[in-house]
Amino acid sequence: MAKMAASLLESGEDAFRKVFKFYRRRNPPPDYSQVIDFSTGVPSDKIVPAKLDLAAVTDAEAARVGLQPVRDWRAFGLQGYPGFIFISNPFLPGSQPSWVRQCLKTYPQKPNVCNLDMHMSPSETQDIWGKSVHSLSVRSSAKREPKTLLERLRWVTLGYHYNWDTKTYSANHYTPFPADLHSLSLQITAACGFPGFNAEAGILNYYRSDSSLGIHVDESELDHSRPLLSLSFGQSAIFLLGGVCRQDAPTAMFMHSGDMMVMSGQSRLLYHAVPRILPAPQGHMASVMEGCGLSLQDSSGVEAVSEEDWAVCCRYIQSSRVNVTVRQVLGPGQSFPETPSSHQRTDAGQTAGYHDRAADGESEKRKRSSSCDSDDAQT
Ligand SMILES: O=C(O)CCC(=O)C(=O)O
Ligand SMILES: [Fe+2]
Repeated sequence: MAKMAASLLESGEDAFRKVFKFYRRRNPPPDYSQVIDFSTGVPSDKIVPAKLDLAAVTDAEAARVGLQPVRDWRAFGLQGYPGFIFISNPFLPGSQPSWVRQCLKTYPQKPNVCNLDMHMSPSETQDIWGKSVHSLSVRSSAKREPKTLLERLRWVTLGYHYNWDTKTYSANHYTPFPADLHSLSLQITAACGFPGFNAEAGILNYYRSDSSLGIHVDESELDHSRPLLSLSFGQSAIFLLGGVCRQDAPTAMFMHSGDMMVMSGQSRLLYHAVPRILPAPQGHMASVMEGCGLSLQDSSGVEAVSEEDWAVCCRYIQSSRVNVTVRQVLGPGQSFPETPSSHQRTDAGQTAGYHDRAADGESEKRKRSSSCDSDDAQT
């Protein structure tokens, strides 16, 4: 067995999995010295500046969704990954809390779908926030108490609801995409050179400190010429960006609260994964926390968060991370192909999404297509 593993590695096979396991290791903890940190620029040899379209978004449009003027964004590319853009926290001071509140209080609400719906009735999952806040706020850390619904939340889907069983979206399982997140996505992607991005599907992943996200490619969307947008809040993560094959060793980077990624062009269909969640650096969390009680500028269109709500959000994100990916599913004029009705089931499914699919990062390939994936199990 060990011999087989050694020869697999020698032949360069599944280099991604090897790196995934390296960063997931608990004891001893991994060495993070090779992890790119865009917030500090170290190590910097692979980081290149990314060109943004400064005229695509006015300062007022940016402020309306809680973003700094585009000229102030710190946007980067990575050598060897054309189309990949990393934006280091472009939010206005005080605006992240509003997006965190949306992710914890608003987006889990019906008609959106979440992992808890897979084994609970609609009335039980009706008000996840309302049913959790009391226990969350009086909880003493010493006592072991049953987890609240909010703590058991693993994923929420928006718009065209991703079907974890068939790994498809379908016309008949759609609910309106949240207008505020649509507008935020439109401004970010426009600044990155993709005007007219139509946010049609969203997946929110809720990570605890020991969570991970397996190696996968996002290819269920029908139009791959449109970018995929990813936003992170709360604790930090190690994000691994690989190649079109599992044999390509990935690049590791930190994602901190407020950071964004755009995967487009040649980087749209690359393997990626999150092997580890780790505490946010001191200063980063302090800047999110500034939101407590900070009154936003008048020009900001994001709704202020009440102190009561923010206390709950703070408690949650002190040990958790929320990631939001936004996708355009259909190209202009495109529609879903006819599929057998058995493939359009939306009421059942595996409840974990693609979280913790396998402790060693086994691949979650949502739909086969790449020419070099013969060893990938379709899970
Ligand atoms: O949590 C992340 O940073 C990645 C999420 C992701 O890859 C996905 O939802 O497809
Ligand atoms: Fe993904």
